[in-house]
Amino acid sequence: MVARTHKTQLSDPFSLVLQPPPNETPAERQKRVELEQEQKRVSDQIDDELRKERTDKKKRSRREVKVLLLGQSESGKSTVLKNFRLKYAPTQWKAELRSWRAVIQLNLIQNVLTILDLMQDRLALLDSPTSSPIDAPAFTPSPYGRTSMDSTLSEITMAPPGRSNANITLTQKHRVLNLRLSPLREVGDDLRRRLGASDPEFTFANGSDGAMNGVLDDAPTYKCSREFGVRGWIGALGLPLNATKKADEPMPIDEATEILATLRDDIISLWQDPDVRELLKAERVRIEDRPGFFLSDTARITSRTYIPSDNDVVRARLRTLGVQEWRITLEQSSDAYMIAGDAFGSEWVIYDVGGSRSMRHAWLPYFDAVNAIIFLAPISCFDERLAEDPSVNRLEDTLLLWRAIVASPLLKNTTLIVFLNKCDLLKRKLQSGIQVNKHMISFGTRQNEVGTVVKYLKDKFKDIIRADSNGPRTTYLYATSVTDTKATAATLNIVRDGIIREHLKHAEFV
Ligand SMILES: Nc1nc2c(ncn2[C@@H]2O[C@H](COP(=O)(O)OP(=O)(O)OP(=O)(O)O)[C@@H](O)[C@H]2O)c(=O)[nH]1
Ligand SMILES: [Mg+2]
Repeated sequence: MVARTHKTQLSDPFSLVLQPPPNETPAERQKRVELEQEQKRVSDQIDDELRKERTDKKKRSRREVKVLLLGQSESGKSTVLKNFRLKYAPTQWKAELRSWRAVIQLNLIQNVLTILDLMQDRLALLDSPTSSPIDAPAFTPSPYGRTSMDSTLSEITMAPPGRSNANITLTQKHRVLNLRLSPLREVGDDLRRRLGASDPEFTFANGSDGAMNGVLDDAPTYKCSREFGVRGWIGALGLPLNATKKADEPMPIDEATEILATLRDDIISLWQDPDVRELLKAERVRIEDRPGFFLSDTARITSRTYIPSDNDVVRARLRTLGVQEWRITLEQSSDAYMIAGDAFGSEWVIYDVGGSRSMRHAWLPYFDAVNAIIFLAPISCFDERLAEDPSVNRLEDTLLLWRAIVASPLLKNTTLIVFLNKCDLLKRKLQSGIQVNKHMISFGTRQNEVGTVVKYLKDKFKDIIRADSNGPRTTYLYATSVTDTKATAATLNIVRDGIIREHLKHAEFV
């Protein structure tokens, strides 16, 4: 038996390597043994550290509350994340405010370029000797939109586009403004490059490159200024380097800041021009309802000493690409729940995802790793089309997404929270006379007012839960306008407590 073992050991090439050298002297032996002991000590120490790290990670993971933000593009996911950071990690938030200057400047420039593009088209039309009424683009319903419909969703209709031919008076003044503001195109490109926003993946299947959502159902044109997105805010905003500066320390006056300061009066004059307003109205472009609208703040933002405020950053638009993981330690320890000596609820991991269709495949791996999903449903978009596929109504897309989430077996134990978002925009739209039942026939003769619309849509979301959920579940629905930071802070408190309570229930702590 012994002989066999010995033979096996000798025939094992690995054992052979480990054999002491032949003719080893006692001194050599002692040195070798000491060396081996030292190596074993180091190896044991590494094993201990790895074990401790694994235990710490497991412990930390048990303490962490993980939340996934879902919803179509421009639904307000990143804005919820910003609100969360503003409320629960204010020191870090304040330190980062200044880093948003370039994003907000670019938002403002894009507002201007949207107008310039429309103005140039009109001017070209006036210059053309054969100018005639403009044909509306052909309207082809998408197979995705139509075949996916069921009785709940089938009554969202899309009006075919048609351009208004209102008589707009564009004069020499507009040509001059167009010329004077043209350097902003280059400044915009520079800022995009600086933010690392030129991502080749950022092209939709229909060939558009980062077009904005928010094209109205009956808008005559799909033309919008290009949107921009970045893989991670951290890199784009130059963090953490920028965050080491004092919040009120003056910022360097770079080229974009200087050019914007020089063009301040021209931008204001463009936005206040009555003919420009008429043109926007005729083209049915509600620029003031679009993400990243800053034209009303031009005087402040074009100042050479401009530093973004909380509200500016919350309203800034920076499209998310892929999945971004945010680890947030709540600053107030009173926000944590003490459980078995652990401060539960003070560490949050929030996954902020890109919402456009081409990015949704990246959501799935996070489904079984989170405690809760906050689903953003932008309910003001009942009369808008999807940028990725202009034949699909945005509200219809949102309801289809919600149904897929509710029906997913991977999510059957996940707490679902719905934010019926952009209620402020909904209110403005309804007040401007837009009729919901023109776009959603099933709304019928109900009152065209925000409370009624919110209730109607809440019921639609609940109907889908009843019809498609894998068993009964608690779902929380809130009407929100997440650019209102005060109201959102209150909602987030309720949501935070709800998520923790549900989590504890699942963990059988209560
Ligand atoms: N008026 C208004 N604007 C909102 C509201 N919620 C979000 N926004 C704005 O809408 C724009 C889009 O919001 P985001 O949070 O960037 O949207 P998102 O869902 O992260 O979009 P993706 O990153 O493309 O998936 C931003 O400019 C926000 O300021 C709201 O309730 N009211
Ligand atoms: Mg986002």
